[in-house]
Amino acid sequence: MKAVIVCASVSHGNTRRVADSMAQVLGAKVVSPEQADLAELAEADLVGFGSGVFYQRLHPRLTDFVKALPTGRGRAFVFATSGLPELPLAPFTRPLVQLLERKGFEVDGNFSCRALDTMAPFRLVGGIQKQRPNAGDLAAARAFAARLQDGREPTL
Ligand SMILES: Cc1cc2nc3c(=O)[nH]c(=O)nc-3n(C[C@H](O)[C@H](O)[C@H](O)COP(=O)(O)O)c2cc1C
Repeated sequence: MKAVIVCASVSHGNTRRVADSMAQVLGAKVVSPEQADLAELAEADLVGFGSGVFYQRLHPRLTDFVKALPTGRGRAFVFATSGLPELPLAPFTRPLVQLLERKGFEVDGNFSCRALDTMAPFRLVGGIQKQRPNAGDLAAARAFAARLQDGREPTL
């Protein structure tokens, strides 16, 4: 299976660590939105899209990239890291999932975990979620990727 992961990780590299863990399992290449090759994405069996959460949204470098994608088809997943937990009924990943579906992707799962957050005022105390993503988060990311590889329905 050919997989590509498009990841915008601008703050602490938190989301990149999650992407790299998933990539180990999927044998995927991890690229930034600016590095992504549209032909390579079109040929891939599975494309992942992930970033940190900023002011309740995924990073605009990622969402603007997806908005500019041509309509097509393919299998995708979305992932995020954030300082604060998301509401179960309003996951941070949902708007991007919906956008990808409007673009013709079949979105097979979404993943999120907590990660170091130094947004003000948390910066004053060195941030929150200081040790995350931790080994358990990265193991969960690998397990999520393994389920995607198996074709089961992963949502974490
Ligand atoms: C300016 C700023 C705004 C942020 N906004 C949010 C937010 O609205 N909700 C949240 O849970 N985390 C928020 N965070 C924390 C980031 O989502 C978290 O640090 C994330 O792991 C960053 O990912 P990255 O290191 O891959 O860029 C914010 C962080 C910064 C610096």
